[in-house]
Amino acid sequence: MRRDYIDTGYIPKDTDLTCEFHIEPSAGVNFEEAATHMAGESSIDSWTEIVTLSPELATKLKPHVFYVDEGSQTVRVAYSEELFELGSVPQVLSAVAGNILSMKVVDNLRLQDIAFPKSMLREFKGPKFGLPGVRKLTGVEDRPLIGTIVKPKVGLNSEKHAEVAYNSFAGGCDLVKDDENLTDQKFNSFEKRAELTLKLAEKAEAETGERKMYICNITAPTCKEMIRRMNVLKDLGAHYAMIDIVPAGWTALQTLREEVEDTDLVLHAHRCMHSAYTRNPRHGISMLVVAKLCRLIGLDQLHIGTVVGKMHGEKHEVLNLRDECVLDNVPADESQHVLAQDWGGLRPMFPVASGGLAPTMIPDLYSIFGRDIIMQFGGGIHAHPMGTAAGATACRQALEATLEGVSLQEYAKKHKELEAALDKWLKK
Ligand SMILES: O=C(O)[C@H](O)COP(=O)(O)O
Ligand SMILES: [Mg+2]
Repeated sequence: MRRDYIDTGYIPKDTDLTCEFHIEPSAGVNFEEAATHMAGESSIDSWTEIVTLSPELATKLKPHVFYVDEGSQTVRVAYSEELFELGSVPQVLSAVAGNILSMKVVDNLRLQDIAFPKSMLREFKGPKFGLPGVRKLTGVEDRPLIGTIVKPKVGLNSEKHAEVAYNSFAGGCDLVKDDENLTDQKFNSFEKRAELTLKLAEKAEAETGERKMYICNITAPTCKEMIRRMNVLKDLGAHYAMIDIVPAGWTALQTLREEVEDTDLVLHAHRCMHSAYTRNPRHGISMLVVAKLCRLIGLDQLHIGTVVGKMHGEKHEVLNLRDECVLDNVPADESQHVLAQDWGGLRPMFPVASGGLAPTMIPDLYSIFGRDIIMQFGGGIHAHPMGTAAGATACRQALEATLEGVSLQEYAKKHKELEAALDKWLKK
């Protein structure tokens, strides 16, 4: 072995950035050799001994593989903060989730977690609003928020889109958002949709006496255009913008977060496409890392999974994501590949459960997530037999029943929208 990066006696410094990796060496490569190559490639080294790397420089900047467990195929590496541009998520990922994922010395390699040092946290503002800010803005302090996604995903014109949003608000939704693949299509332009839908959100506020938030998707080909769309929303009096975080990319997210200082828009993070690198449990980057980067950058609400809906994600994984969104101090959990993280006062994000949910699942969702969750229903509202408004009402009724500790069946006796929802979705 060329360089001595395996250093199990090393105690990570407070200033180090620490990562946990799952490593499966390829045939003929031993575990420590694979870990050494991985640690070197993610920091200072190359495939062969380089004369430009002096022993002094190597000693100063070398990575420390301070935990090695071949049985569980786990290593932890401490990297000196000097290796990083601490305010740049793209640079950090180019190092600890960059070339190493393509190396032949490993068959599989997965970045399980990153623990950010204080010096890195100091470079970021975190969410401007986050969970407390959204509670204040919506005026809903004591229950989960109910949201919907206008369906069909794409295809409605702007007038019809605004009407579906209005019916959702009128029926009881607090939030209505665009779907991830609706941006600025010919049949439903960004400008027209934003203007008409925000107008009807205002009408629904006046009629219901509740705050109603429209979350318009600003995902666009360039940062310049996304900023322009944020400003359009601001001028129209919107409170929110939505961004498809993985397709748009980390630089875009950092750029948009800077714009929030001027536009004051709550950023809703849709995680579509994350599974391209998070789903394989043996390779890629964990969703935990994605969630942590979102909080660091300062997105306000993030899709984390549902446990009971249509997207993959075991309960323990989803709850780890929830904890990383909301806790000030996340304790280490070795069995879950979670490193300790003190968030240094960065605001919590509001976690969002979305994908394949029906009103009948609200008691389960509440028992899994508690109060601090945004529950979003697409098909679960727009497929209600009595229509969109009734679908939203059924969700609010199911939530009322749950909060009152009454069974949905009992509550449905006096609430016809819930009764119709139970008939449609409750497995008999
Ligand atoms: O963007 C989302 O989260 C999905 O569109 C949810 O839609 P669904 O409730 O119909 O699955
Ligand atoms: Mg969607």
